[in-house]
Amino acid sequence: MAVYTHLGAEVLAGLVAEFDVGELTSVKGIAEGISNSNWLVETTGKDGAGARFILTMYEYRIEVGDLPFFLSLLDHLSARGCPVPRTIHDRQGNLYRLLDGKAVALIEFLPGVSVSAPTPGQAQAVGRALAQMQLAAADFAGVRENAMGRAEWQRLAQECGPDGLAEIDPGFAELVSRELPAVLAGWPEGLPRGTIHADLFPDNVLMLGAQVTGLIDFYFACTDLFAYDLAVTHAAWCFSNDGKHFDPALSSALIAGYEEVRPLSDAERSALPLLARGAALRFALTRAWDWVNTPADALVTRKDPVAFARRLEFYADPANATVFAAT
Ligand SMILES: Nc1ncnc2c1ncn2[C@@H]1O[C@H](COP(=O)(O)OP(=O)(O)OP(=O)(O)O)[C@@H](O)[C@H]1O
Ligand SMILES: N[C@@H](CCO)C(=O)O
Repeated sequence: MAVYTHLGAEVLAGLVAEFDVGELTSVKGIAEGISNSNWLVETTGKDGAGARFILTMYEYRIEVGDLPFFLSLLDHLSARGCPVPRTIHDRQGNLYRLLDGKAVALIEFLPGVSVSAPTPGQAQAVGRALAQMQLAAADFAGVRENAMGRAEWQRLAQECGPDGLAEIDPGFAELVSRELPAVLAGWPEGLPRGTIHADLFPDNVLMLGAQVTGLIDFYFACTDLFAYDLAVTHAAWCFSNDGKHFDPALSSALIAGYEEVRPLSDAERSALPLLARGAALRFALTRAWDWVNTPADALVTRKDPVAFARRLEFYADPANATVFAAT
């Protein structure tokens, strides 16, 4: 359940009045998501025809100083035709406001649903949308270091400690102690970089059939390798949830969709097996940290770290590097 803060009707109506979006007509808390509180807000709309928005209150993990990067990136991408929600600016032009000391933003509502069992056609559309987003951000002026990058993986692994990892799964500590130094040592230099989403999981994509109608949740977006973004998306889309089964048809479709828009260089393609190991490590470690540091009965549902340890094992097997080979 992701509504951590109760906002009374009067407070919400007062907040909505700060934006030129008509009057508040209804509000519903949104259960999905773990980092922020989200509400579906309906108003009369500027023209009286009704309008829908997502109201987000930033609760965890997001630095207010990063909000101008995230929220102006939404505006930039939306203005370039990407299916990305634009930020509704308040009457003074602000991208976000403070409410009881917490930052809140109003964002355009986009139609569509998140798929849980993607088809190859959907994976292909996601590959295309990812590459389109990366290219559309080429003239975005914002720069943000990847706060969930390699230095953070080391810190997370240290904080969980071998015992914490072994408690999650007996082989986990050994896997991390083998893979983390190998991935760090082999990390490629000089590949093309720019603004990336860095967290394009199925729950961050809205779809209607095989059409991508929304790319959302840009709160890990940063400046990093384009091919790493594809590797993250590959790890997120091409396996069963528990990481036990790899789906080659989803993999080929995702990469083909991406390359329809932005062909990979030879250097990027050769780096993908290692970047995918990095992507799997990133999510195995952030999930492990959450697992160790979140009480089992907390409001937030912990995500399974082992599902990404399994993906890491898959990518670490040299025989599987062929999934990234040119066809
Ligand atoms: N612009 C939007 N249009 C329509 N629905 C949206 C939009 N933004 C968010 N949602 C809905 O709100 C839910 C939660 O949003 P979001 O994923 O941004 O939350 P979160 O707490 O940051 O999530 P998490 O940290 O788990 O990835 C989404 O699953 C989606 O159903
Ligand atoms: N998409 C991530 C959560 C945000 O980092 C996961 O599934 O672990």
